[in-house]
Amino acid sequence: MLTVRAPATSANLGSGFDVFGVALERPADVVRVEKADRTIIDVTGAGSQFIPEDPEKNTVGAVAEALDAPAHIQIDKGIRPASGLGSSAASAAAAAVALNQLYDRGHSREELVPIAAKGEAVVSGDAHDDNVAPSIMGGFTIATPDGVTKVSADIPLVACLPDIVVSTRDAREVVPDGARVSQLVENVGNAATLTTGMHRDDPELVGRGMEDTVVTPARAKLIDGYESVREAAFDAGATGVTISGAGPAVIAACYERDQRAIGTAMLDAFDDTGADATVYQTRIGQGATVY
Ligand SMILES: Nc1ncnc2c1ncn2[C@@H]1O[C@H](COP(=O)(O)OP(=O)(O)O)[C@@H](O)[C@H]1O
Ligand SMILES: N[C@@H](CCOP(=O)(O)O)C(=O)O
Repeated sequence: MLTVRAPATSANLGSGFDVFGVALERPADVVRVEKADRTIIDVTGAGSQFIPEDPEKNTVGAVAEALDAPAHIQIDKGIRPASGLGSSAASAAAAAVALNQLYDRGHSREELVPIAAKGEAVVSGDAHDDNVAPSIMGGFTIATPDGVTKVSADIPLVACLPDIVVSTRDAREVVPDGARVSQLVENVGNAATLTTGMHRDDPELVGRGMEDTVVTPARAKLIDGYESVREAAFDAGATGVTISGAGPAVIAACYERDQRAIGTAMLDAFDDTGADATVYQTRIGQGATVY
């Protein structure tokens, strides 16, 4: 039996749609694997009642298939599904790392990224790498078709997850087909600012670079109270606020001293819309860990 813990992630960070992602110190999924004649999946933990155990429908099934590594796979969910915190990706990332080692396949962490992304294709229709890359490799990652670039950044973050469900598949439907050149120019500037901030461990630059006028406004409509939560987080000291992944979680970059106040402000703002929420005071963390 081999055990792997893979962290939640926050993708996009505003200006880096389908490219940027960060590993979060917490929460995380824990996956245990042992060899078997065919793949059998058991799911327990947060939101497990909404997660299929059929290998054709669970993200880890596609990973086992891609690695030709049939196994009994036990998933203990620490990350609720349809959260915007890379729940489906964390299981896939953990399974990729675990099965690669169990079957001695010899893939590097970077090579495991497109393999784990096959799981994402099962649930969201697209094999986007921006969640599995940081969940496997840790830090801040830039995932492109040419590979993954990683920066071991240290930035405090607050993630606030309301008790509503937004599926990534649905949230991808509202992504606009195109953007104006002025928006492209703005996003290039923001993405470059954010990347520089990651290299310098600078929450101001990271926060400034999280602005986006292309995808985020279209998706904000799916999250009741998004604008007031964002404003409350800024008022409490956040340096940048955006939708985490496809939502409904909202992510704020900040200084450590402001984390608690930002968390409380975001909770209160969701509460005003009638939604309960969970706050994670977290920071950029490491990738999947083998026990
Ligand atoms: N191992 C898994 N963990 C979480 N969700 C899974 C898993 N396998 C399949 N799913 C399905 O994926 C969907 C959640 O994925 P997604 O919408 O991308 O949310 P998230 O942003 O939390 O990853 C749900 O429909 C869930 O049933
Ligand atoms: N780039 C993807 C990221 C989805 O992240 P998730 O945590 O919501 O699965 C997107 O924005 O669609």
